[in-house]
Amino acid sequence: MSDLTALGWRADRGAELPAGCAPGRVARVDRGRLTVLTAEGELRAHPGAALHEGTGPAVGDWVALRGELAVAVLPRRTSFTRVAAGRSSAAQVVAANLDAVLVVDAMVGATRLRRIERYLAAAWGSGATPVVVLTKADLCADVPAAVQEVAEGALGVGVLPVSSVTGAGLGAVRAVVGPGRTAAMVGPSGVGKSSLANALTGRAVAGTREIRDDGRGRHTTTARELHLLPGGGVLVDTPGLRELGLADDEGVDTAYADVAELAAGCRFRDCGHRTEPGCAVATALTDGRLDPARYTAWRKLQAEAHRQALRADARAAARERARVRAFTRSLRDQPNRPRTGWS
Ligand SMILES: Nc1nc2c(ncn2[C@@H]2O[C@H](COP(=O)(O)OP(=O)(O)OP(=O)(O)O)[C@@H](O)[C@H]2O)c(=O)[nH]1
Ligand SMILES: [Zn+2]
Repeated sequence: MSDLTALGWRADRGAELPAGCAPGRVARVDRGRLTVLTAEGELRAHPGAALHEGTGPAVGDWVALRGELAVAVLPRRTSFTRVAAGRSSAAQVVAANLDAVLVVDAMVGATRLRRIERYLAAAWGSGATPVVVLTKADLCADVPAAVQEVAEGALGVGVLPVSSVTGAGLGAVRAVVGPGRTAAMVGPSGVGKSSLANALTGRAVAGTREIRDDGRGRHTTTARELHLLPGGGVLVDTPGLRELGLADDEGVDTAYADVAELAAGCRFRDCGHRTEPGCAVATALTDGRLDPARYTAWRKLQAEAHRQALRADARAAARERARVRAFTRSLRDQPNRPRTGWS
């Protein structure tokens, strides 16, 4: 038995649920099957035909269940998208209905600011509130300095130091993932996401992987990607949130609000911030108000997001051409088509 509220269900969702259906939260999607958490516990559901439209169900989605059939995906409040691997480079929803995105990085190793900024840009684009979590605090000699350094680049975002080894700082993270709330961890491999998940749940939910050998090499699998915390919150950890390309430019200017604001003050709207007269960005770089490395990082992410947007447009145009072709063909192939004068 799991309480729906603990899974993040809110009463106002009731109106979105088709009659005779029960709600379930998607904990895992694999090969056309869904692992769903419901008031009655966990079940394996089949996606109905309607779920094959659009991007399909994602971890964190609420689905309407009729027995073991998922007949609809309820509207997403927020969604974290990334660029899928492979040639199509289509945007893919990795996690849905998040309240917070925990951008996880470790307090050890090389400076991690640029990496954190990329994750923040993606996190702002999701519609959920980003929070930076700096792990391995027990290995850091000067925690306040490390927090301060990151806080300067993470505008408007809380920065929480934690140690999964000593337990220091876990309370503040628990508060972010509080009862009825859902937070996803994003961040590169090795920064301590699995250890954090285990520390927060008080169990070995992550990292303890079942290794299977199906002749095509070894795979590690986890049973689900959505973990219930003892306090009632939901923690999401999906493989798709580990490496990440920006799906769109929505979050870039929020993550770099300082630079975006400067750029808005340039004399020309299409200022390239190089040699243009009246360039506010160039002025800020010259008089030291803007860190050149931060500026360069902003340009790079903007260019990446822009390329991605152009690709998405090209795909949309190709889909539209195919749709029109199929439509004209269907008209032509109809023996008793009405004479409309233009066909
Ligand atoms: N000292 C210390 N070590 C930590 C802490 N958190 C994680 N580690 C260690 O860092 C290593 C990586 O931790 P993981 O939790 O596996 O990292 P991850 O982000 O889940 O990595 P992937 O599973 O590869 O994505 C492990 O050896 C952990 O024991 C911490 O708070 N303090
Ligand atoms: Zn400019």
